[in-house]
Amino acid sequence: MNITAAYTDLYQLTMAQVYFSTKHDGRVVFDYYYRNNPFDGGYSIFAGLEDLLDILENLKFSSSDLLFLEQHGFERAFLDYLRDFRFQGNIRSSKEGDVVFPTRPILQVEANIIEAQIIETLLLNILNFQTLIATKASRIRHSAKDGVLLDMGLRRAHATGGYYASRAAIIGGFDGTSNVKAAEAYNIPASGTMAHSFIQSYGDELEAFRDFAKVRPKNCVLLIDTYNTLKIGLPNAITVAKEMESRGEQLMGVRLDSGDLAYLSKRTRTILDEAGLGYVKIVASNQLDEYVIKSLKEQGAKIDIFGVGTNLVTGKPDASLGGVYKLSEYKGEPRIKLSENIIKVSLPYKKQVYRMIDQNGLFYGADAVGIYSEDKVNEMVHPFDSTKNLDISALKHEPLLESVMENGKRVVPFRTVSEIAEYSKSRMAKLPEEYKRFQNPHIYKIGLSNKLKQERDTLVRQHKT
Ligand SMILES: Nc1ncnc2c1ncn2[C@@H]1O[C@H](COP(=O)(O)OP(=O)(O)OP(=O)(O)O)[C@@H](O)[C@H]1O
Ligand SMILES: O=P(O)(O)OC[C@H]1O[C@H](OP(=O)(O)OP(=O)(O)O)[C@H](O)[C@@H]1O
Ligand SMILES: O=C(O)c1cccnc1
Repeated sequence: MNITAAYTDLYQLTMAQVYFSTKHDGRVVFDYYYRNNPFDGGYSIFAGLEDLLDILENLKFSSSDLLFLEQHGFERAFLDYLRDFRFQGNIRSSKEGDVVFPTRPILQVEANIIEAQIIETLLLNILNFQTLIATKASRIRHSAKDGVLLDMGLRRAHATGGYYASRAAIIGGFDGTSNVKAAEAYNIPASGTMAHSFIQSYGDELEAFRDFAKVRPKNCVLLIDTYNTLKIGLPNAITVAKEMESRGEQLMGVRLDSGDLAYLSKRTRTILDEAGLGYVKIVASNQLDEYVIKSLKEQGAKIDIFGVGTNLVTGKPDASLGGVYKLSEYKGEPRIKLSENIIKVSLPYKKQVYRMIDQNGLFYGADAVGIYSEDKVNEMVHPFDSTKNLDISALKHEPLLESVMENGKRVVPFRTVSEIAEYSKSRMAKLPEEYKRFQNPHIYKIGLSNKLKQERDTLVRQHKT
């Protein structure tokens, strides 16, 4: 997508002009994190980093952006600065596809304050949305077990969000998408069946199936619920499957899009098998989500492939991930944001996050946040409850934030969507089951080093007096 630097909120530019005019232009550190897991779940899947790095490397204001800003009262010298604007900062980040948890930095930006401020909205827009959708996809994957998952959501996505949703769905564990543009741009598998309109246009379902199978015999999936699934659609599909066999071809599948999907899939499987068509797959769609798929599995539904649209690409029912971007250092000095709500008090300093790994190589269930310059963190303390602490000296510490961009240029190789999806799968395999369940998942611990907690509390006291 063609994104320019004007893809931001006006207040970022207004603040940037003040920084520019008053030379209040020191180096800063901003943290990206979120406060609550979406869907009342126990984790999130971090997504969107590759898109963010690509966009930042090429970010510029266009001449029409500059003209628009001139008309909105921005002064000449600042507009001249914006004409040459490039993001030249550093980014340290978790790996895209990793399993992440609330309140700990997922990514840190270190840059001149003007640049860091201008990119805030863009960064949040990309990371919040893709992380939300990758997390939803991961939950759907958890329910579907080894079933094939196809994204069919573009028509229901929030405008151009569908483009990014299809990418994030693959990262979270989907196998393919109906979205042609996303499949082309991200080199992800494109797939699809047929719509009711195709059959309706013929009037005669059998004729419609025959034409489709003749012209598109490869990966042919016939939609069998337009008139009556078991009495009309399935017998017609079996007739066409037999005709395909006589031509040396194979029908790939039939799709169910209404009714009781457990009952219909079981009946369909039996009837197909009895007709000697055990290889024909059953695809199901119709407002699926992680809960419906879990229930279908529990009912013994015989579904090989699940097509999921609306609930996936809109991140239903959450609609948005509340990821934030908070200032933690200005010119090497720690900065904090206070709040009556303690969970909203920010963490000062440039930081590192360590994941605790147990003796089996699995996630122990705790991430510790320390000041970047600190030596090994031997004990992590609860951010707000001083009675709670954990000795982590014997556990393996995996540092999570790695340098991905320096002086505006990426310093890590490009990763394809399928590489990121593979990585995400390997990380999910290390997360114990109790964090994955939908109801009352186990709460993953986030702790601070003693030093970070002391520094934060000192700053809180300073600002309160
Ligand atoms: N056996 C089942 N167990 C649980 N949920 C199911 C089962 N079968 C279907 N569903 C889900 O129930 C909902 C059914 O919705 P609805 O009643 O609107 O569909 P329908 O009437 O069968 O189809 P349509 O309205 O598209 O013609 C969908 O979300 C579907 O995925
Ligand atoms: O249900 P979703 O998860 O969003 O999946 C995509 C849906 O989109 C298509 O039909 P559409 O909804 O356009 O029409 P229909 O409901 O009349 O089949 C398709 O047949 C699926 O049912
Ligand atoms: O290929 C399909 O079957 C499809 C694609 C988009 C939406 N509904 C169905």
